[in-house]
Amino acid sequence: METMAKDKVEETRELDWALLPRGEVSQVDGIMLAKNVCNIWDKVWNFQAKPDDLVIASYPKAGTTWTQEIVDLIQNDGDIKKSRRAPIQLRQPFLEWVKPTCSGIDQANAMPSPRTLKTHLPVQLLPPSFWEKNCKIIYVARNAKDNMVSYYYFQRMNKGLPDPGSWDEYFETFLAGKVVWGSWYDHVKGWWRKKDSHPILYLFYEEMMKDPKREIRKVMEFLGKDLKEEILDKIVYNTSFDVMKKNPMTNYINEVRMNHNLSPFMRKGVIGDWKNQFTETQNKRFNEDYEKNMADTSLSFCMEL
Ligand SMILES: Nc1ncnc2c1ncn2[C@@H]1O[C@H](COP(=O)(O)O)[C@@H](OP(=O)(O)O)[C@H]1O
Ligand SMILES: CCc1ccc(OS(=O)(=O)O)cc1
Repeated sequence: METMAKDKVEETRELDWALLPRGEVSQVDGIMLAKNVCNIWDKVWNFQAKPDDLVIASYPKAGTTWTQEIVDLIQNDGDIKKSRRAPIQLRQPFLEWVKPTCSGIDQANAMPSPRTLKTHLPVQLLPPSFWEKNCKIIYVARNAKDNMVSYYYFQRMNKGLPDPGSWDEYFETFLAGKVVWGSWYDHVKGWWRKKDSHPILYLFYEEMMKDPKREIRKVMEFLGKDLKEEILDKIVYNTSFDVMKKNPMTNYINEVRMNHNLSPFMRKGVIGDWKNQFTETQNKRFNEDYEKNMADTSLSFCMEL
C-alpha cells in the first residue's frame, strides 16, 4: 500500500514536470540570462555588498555546489549538523536567480552577515559594489569538455533553463556560447584575469578531485581559518561525491523544475566523462576551436587523468 502511494507521488511529480513550461531567456549586455533575471537586472546590478560577504562564483556545472558545501563546512568548523540546517540554496543565496516566490537578491538582503553568496555571472556582470567593498571571491573552473557534458544533462533535467535539444545540437550551441551565462571561454578567462587585481581564490574542479584535502586547505587559509587535521579529514569525507549524493541538503530534491529521474543533480562527478559523449569528429572540432580561443591566456586545464 505504502509503495503504491509512493509510486503515485512519483508519477504525479513526473507529470507535473512534463507540463511545466521551459524558462524564457533574454540578454544583458550580450549575455544570455533567464528572462525573469533580466527583468529585475537593475536590482541585481545595484545590489549592495558588505565587506564581509563571500562570493562563490563559477560557470554553471563547474563544481559550484561542491565548493559551496566545502565553504559552509569550513565556516562551521566541520559541524555536519550545522551544515545540514537547510538546503544549500537557502544557506547561500543564488544572486541572479528568480523564483515566483522569491529572488536571490531578496534572500541575500534578508540574511544576517556574514553572508556567502553564489553566482554564475561573468566577471563583467558582477554587481560593482562587490569590487568596491573588496569582497573575497572563490571562483571554481572545470575543463570545458566535462563542463559542456554536465551542462547538457543539467539543461535536460532543469526546466528553469532552455531545452538543450539533441547532444549534436547542444555541442554547437555551447561552442558558440549561446547558453545561459554566456561563453565558457569568456567566463573562465575573464575571472582568471581579474584575480591579478582582486582577492580571488581560483580553484579547479580537477585539482579538487585529485587532492581534495590540499584544495580544501587552500579554501580554509583563504577564509582565514585554522582547522585541525581531523576536522579537515572530516570535511574531505563529507564533501566526497558519494556522501554529497546522499545528502538531501545538497541535491535540490524539492526543486519542482528539476527532474532527477531524467538526470540526477549529482550525476557522475568524474574527470573525462566527455569521452563517453563526444564523437571523434566533435573532439577534433572542439580541439581546434579551443586552441583558437585559449591562445591569449595562461590558463590551462586537465581534461583527463
Ligand atoms: N562532491 C563532489 N565531487 C565531485 N563532483 C561533484 C561533487 N558535487 C557535485 N559534483 C559534480 O559537479 C557538477 C555540478 O556542478 P554545479 O554544482 O556547478 O552544478 C556535476 O557534475 P557531473 O554532471 O559531471 O556529474 C556533479 O556531479
Ligand atoms: C533551479 C535553480 C538552479 C540551480 C542551480 C543552477 O546551476 S548550478 O547547478 O549551480 O550550476 C541553475 C539553476
